[in-house]
Amino acid sequence: MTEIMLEIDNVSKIYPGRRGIFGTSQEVHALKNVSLSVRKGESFGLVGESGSGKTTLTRSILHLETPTSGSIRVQGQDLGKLSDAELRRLRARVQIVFQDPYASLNPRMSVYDIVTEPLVIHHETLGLTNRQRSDRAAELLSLVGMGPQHLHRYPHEFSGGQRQRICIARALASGPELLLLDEPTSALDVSVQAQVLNLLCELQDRLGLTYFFISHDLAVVRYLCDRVALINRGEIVEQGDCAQIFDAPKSEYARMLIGAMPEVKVPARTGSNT
Ligand SMILES: Nc1ncnc2c1ncn2[C@@H]1O[C@H](COP(=O)(O)OP(=O)(O)OP(=O)(O)O)[C@@H](O)[C@H]1O
Repeated sequence: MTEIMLEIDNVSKIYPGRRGIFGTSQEVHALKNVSLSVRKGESFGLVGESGSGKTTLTRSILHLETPTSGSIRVQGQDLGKLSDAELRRLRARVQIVFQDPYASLNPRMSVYDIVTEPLVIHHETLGLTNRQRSDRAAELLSLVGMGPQHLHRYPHEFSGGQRQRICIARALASGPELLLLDEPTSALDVSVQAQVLNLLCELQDRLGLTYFFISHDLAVVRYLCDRVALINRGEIVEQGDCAQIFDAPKSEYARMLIGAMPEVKVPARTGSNT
C-alpha cells in the first residue's frame, strides 16, 4: 500500500474580523473543508490565484497557523495532538523553500552559517559534533551543485539561482522527508528557473523526497508534479493526476486556468522522472 506522507483532512480556517478606524472588517474564510493527501515520494502541486488560501494552508502544515477545524497529519502524526518535543522533532522532517531567495537569506550570515543553522536549531534531534556539522555543510553545498569554496562567502556575492540553491541546501540540512516549495522559481529568470527545477527533480530522485509544490503557475506544476489540487477562494475545486487534469479538466475553474496557461518554458525532464 502507498505510504501517505501528508494528509489534510477537512481543514477550515476562519480569520476573525479586524478592528480598524472604519469599524470591524468581516471574518475571512481562508480555507473551507480542504482535504487532500500527498503520497510519499511524489510531487504534489497546489495551484491557486492570489488570495486563494495557499499560504494559509502552507503555514498550517508548518504548524504556524492553527486550523479552525479539521486535522493535518504528517506520516500519521496529527499536528494538533503533538507535544512540543514531538513538534520540534517533526519540524526537522518538514522544511520549506520560499519564493524569494533575495529576501530569505540573512545578508550578514556566511553560507556556512546559513546552511548549518538548522543543524544548530535541531541539535537536540540531530546531535552532530562541530566536525560533523562542517562536513555536512560541504556535503549540502555539493548536493546543490556548489563547491566548498563558497562556504565562507556571503549572499550578496551570488546570483539569484545560486542563492536559491543555498536556500535549498539549508532546507535539506536537517534531513527532511517533506519539502514545501513555495513558488521556488517564480522570482528567477526563465533560464535559471529550468536549472533549479531540474535540480529539484534530481534531488527528489536521489533523496526520495516528497514535494508539496505551491504555485500559481500551472506550466511549472505540469512539469514537476505527479498530482495537483486546484484551490479557489479556500476550496479545492478539482484534484487528481496532472495528466488527467491538464488533458480533461472537469471544473470550469480548471478550464479557465488551463486556458490562460502560457506555453511551458522549461525543458523536458531528464532522468528517471521523464
Ligand atoms: N492573518 C490574516 N488575517 C486576516 N485575513 C487573512 C490573514 N492571512 C490571510 N488572510 C486572508 O485569507 C485569504 C487567503 O490568503 P492567503 O494568503 O492564504 O492566500 P494565497 O493564495 O497564499 O495568496 P498569495 O498567492 O497572494 O500569497 C485572503 O483573503 C487573505 O486576505
